[in-house]
Amino acid sequence: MTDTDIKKGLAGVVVDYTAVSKVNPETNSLLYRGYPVQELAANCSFEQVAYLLWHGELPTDAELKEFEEIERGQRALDDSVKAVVDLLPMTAHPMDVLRTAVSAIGATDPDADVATEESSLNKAARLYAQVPAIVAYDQRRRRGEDLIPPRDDLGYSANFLYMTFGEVPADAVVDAFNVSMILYAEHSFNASTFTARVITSTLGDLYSAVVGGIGALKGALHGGANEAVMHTFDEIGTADKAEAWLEEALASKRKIMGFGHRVYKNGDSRVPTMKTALDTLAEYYDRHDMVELYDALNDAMTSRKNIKPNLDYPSGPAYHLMGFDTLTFTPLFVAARVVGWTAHIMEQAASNALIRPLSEYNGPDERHL
Ligand SMILES: CC(=O)SCCNC(=O)CCNC(=O)[C@H](O)C(C)(C)COP(=O)(O)OP(=O)(O)OC[C@H]1O[C@@H](n2cnc3c(N)ncnc32)[C@H](O)[C@@H]1OP(=O)(O)O
Ligand SMILES: O=C([O-])CC(=O)C(=O)O
Repeated sequence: MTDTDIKKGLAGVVVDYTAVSKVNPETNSLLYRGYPVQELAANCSFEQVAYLLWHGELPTDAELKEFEEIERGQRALDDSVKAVVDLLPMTAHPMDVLRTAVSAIGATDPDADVATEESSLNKAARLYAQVPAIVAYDQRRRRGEDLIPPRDDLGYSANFLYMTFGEVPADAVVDAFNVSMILYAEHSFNASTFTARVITSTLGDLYSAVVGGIGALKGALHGGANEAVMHTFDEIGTADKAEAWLEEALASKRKIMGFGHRVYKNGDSRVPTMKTALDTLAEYYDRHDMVELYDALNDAMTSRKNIKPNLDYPSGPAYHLMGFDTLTFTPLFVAARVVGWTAHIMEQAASNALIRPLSEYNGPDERHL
């Protein structure tokens, strides 16, 4: 075996089929169950997209109504989960809090190890409904604020923002949030989804697979990049300093967070849609400086390295403008991606093979004591 036979990071390796989504770097497109994500973002609620990813088809009006009722009926933070969150120190990263809270949900579910399709869908729906409550409450407690119970007269996105900030923001903000949830919901065999599939392949339970997914998403090379983008913006300060900042960062061999992608080499299919949402937010909040900084760093990165932004680049500043704390950005990604993870967990379980690749040994030759 030669070095070229070994695909570091499984780069370019196709490991299985999936019918959940198609990422096509050649056409720069992303399809969820066949539908272009841009069309879904322009026309659908996150609830419709969640239904689509789990069931393979968009819901009829009656199916959507029933589906919304399931989410609305479970969106209040469970007392036992709140008690677990309250035990955790404020120094814990919100991703660690969320990971622990999801683990607690699994530990309190008597059916945690039941893997029928119906039971998996119920668990997926429970997580989809509960994660916003955990994320909203964790940000509030860090600010010294009390929990806000959900409102069942609001859709998913409006209620998420209401539970976080105590008021329903303007439609422009709710719409931008909805778009971000749809764009973040699913992306084929990315690292966190693959982690969830590996755990499922051992017949591990759905909650364990989601907890594993959260752990993988936290890293700065994956979901943690949306948080890191905001740290970069804070470090740079204003648009006029972007070019010089980039020169210095590249000279010190730093990775520029929010740029580059394992699959898309000519730009991330989701960025234009999220950038439009960011522009709308900047207009609404009168924060054109944010877009100026975004453009300045993007232009500098294009001319210096020709590396394009990924979805985390516009999402970070968009969540900042909406009022989220920087540490809450990656948990927002979880709220969306839990739908994609669970769709893949169910797909993996339905056609399972233990995931167990090989390695080429390069340690010492056999030796004896
Ligand atoms: C929603 C998401 O999860 S999208 C990903 C979010 N992650 C980030 O934004 C983190 C920053 N980006 C990166 O680290 C990378 O682009 C990754 C991890 C996303 C993809 O990496 P890979 O496919 O493994 O590409 P790799 O890291 O080998 O990059 C190829 C070359 O481009 C360079 N490069 C890639 N991305 C960046 C970047 N963001 N900043 C600086 N250089 C970069 C690499 O240094 C490498 O250069 P070299 O050939 O001179 O060594
Ligand atoms: O596909 C990837 O490798 C990372 C990504 O963009 C995502 O998970 O949304």
